[in-house]
Formats: sequence, C-alpha cells, structure tokens
Amino acid sequence: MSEPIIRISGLNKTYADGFQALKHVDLEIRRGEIFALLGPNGAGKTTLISLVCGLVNATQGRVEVDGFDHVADYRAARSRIGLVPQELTNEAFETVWNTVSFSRGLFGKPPDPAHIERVLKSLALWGKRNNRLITLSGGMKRRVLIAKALSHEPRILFLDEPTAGVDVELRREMWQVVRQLRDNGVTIILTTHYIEEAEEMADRIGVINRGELVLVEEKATLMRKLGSKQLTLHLHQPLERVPASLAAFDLQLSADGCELIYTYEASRESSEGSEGSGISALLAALGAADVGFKDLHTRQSSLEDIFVDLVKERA
Ligand SMILES: Nc1ncnc2c1ncn2[C@@H]1O[C@H](COP(=O)(O)OP(=O)(O)OP(=O)(O)O)[C@@H](O)[C@H]1O
Repeated sequence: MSEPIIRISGLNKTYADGFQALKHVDLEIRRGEIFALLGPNGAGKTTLISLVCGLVNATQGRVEVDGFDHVADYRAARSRIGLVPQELTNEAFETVWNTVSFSRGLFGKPPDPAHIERVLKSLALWGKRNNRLITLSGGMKRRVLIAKALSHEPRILFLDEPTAGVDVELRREMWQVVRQLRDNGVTIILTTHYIEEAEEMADRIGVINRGELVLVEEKATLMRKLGSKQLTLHLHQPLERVPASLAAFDLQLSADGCELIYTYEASRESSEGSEGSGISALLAALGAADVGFKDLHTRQSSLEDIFVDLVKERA
C-alpha cells in the first residue's frame, strides 16, 4: 500500500486557558480516500484540522503532510492542502473569477487562468464567473469556497462541516461535488456531526469525542462489526410477558404486548446465515410456545446508533 498522505502522531493541544482540546491523537490518512471525522459539538474536530493546516500550533506531537513536516517544512506542507471553511468572509462585492484567482495568488502560485477555468467548470460556476458573490445562491457560494480551496492545486482538501445548515437538495449536491473531487484524485477529509453524511460519503470514519480519537475504521467494517439488527414480530394475540421458554433469546415485549422485538448481531447473520443469528431457533421456540405472529420485519442499526453508543459509553 502507498505511503499515507497525512501522518499525525502523538498530537496534543492545550489552549492558553488550560483546556486540553486534543489528547494524544494518532491518525494516518490514506491517499485518495474520503475520511470523515465525526464527533459531537466541541469534540475537537476544528482544532484537529486547524493544527494540520497550520492555523493553530500543537502543544506536542508531529504532523507530516505528503512527507513534509508541518512546522519545519511549513510552506511545502501547506501548499498541498486546501481548506474549505464553513463561511465566505467579506468578499461579497468581488466577482467569482477574481476571488478564486486571488486565492491562488495567496499561495505564491503564478497566475494560471486555464487552471481556474477548469476548477470553475468542474464546479458548474463557469457561467457565473463575472457575477459578484452577493448575487449567488447559497449552493453557489459553497461551491465558490471549494473553488477557492482548489485554486492552488492542493492534493488534500479539508472540508469543515461542508453541509452545516443547508437544505437536503444542497447537501446532495455537495456530496456529488465531493465525490467528483475524489474521483479526480484529491484526498478528502471532512468534519461533520451529521452521521448521515459520514455514512453516505466516507471510505473510513474516525470518531472523536472530548479530544480523543476513540475509533478509526473502514465504514463498511464499522457497520458490520458494531451494527445490530432487530426483528419485530407482530403477534396474533397480545402477551402479558415473555414466556419463560423464550428466556434464552434477547427479547423485548412492546408496552401493549402486541410486538416481540428480537435483537441480534448483523455480523453473525452475514457470516453464518440465518442459523447464526438464532432466528430459526427462535421461530421454532415460538412455535413450541404457541406464540403466533401475523407479520414481521427487520431493521439494521444505523451508524447513528453506533455513534450514540460509542459516545455514551465514554461519557
Ligand atoms: N482558542 C480556544 N481557547 C480555549 N478553548 C478552545 C479554543 N478553541 C476551542 N476551544 C475548546 O476546545 C474544544 C474543541 O473545540 P473544536 O472547535 O475543536 O470542536 P469541534 O469538534 O470542531 O466542535 P463544533 O462541531 O462545535 O465546531 C471545545 O470545548 C472548545 O470550547
């Protein structure tokens, strides 16, 4: 496997007031992946990306960006990174073209109108290049932020809460844009507290809570490893309690006694077939106990359940 594009080791950050916002974070970002950093408000997401981007100094630890130390080789490291902040600052009366071209200049890159044209076209902003930012829709403004971050041809793009406070349609549009960038070879790191976003977009997910990186995992593995499934049986006759002969199963009875809910591990089911999940045994035991049901459905636990469990466990 190729070298990681970002290597973070033993990163600590204590702010001037003594608050420890990051606690010994180790993390490697793979070339070309979409990595979602998921965590509740105040978990340390912005602190972590600000450190990697060189906007905040680390108290301890080391960051390498594409082989360059982010302190000793600051310029080389920083030139490889594009950062998409949440909001546009005060350039409302500038045109799209000028804003994006100016951003490139900030990195000391010589003008390259052909590159700016490519970026604007890929983000469907070409037709708006002479518009002032103030005249653009919310979605277009967000795309201008991405264009600015791509103006100096970075290999890594950080997106800080890319879809915070935007509507569903715009969120989908942003996801599409991000996927396209990844397909063009850009490594993407996004922070989010929308679980749905991590579930939809990421190749790997890191969960950060109270300054600690509590988990880093392939999304698919995470879902498989920690996900559980529920089978709900709608009974013919309500029950007062779960029959003693079914005590071996993880069963819950709904308050009205009309539904039996069976929780089992989705991973057992996929690796061992329905036998492994105990469904056959449960159905046989239900038959023996004379508990009839008229309908059933299953539900896979989402990343949201997993996330809530993780954060709860450590609270
Ligand atoms: N300059 C600072 N001085 C002291 N504490 C700070 C400073 N900046 C951030 N913090 C604290 O560090 C913690 C992590 O903040 P950070 O902004 O990194 O979290 P976050 O995960 O990005 O949260 P959000 O989703 O709300 O943006 C918070 O408790 C915050 O109050």
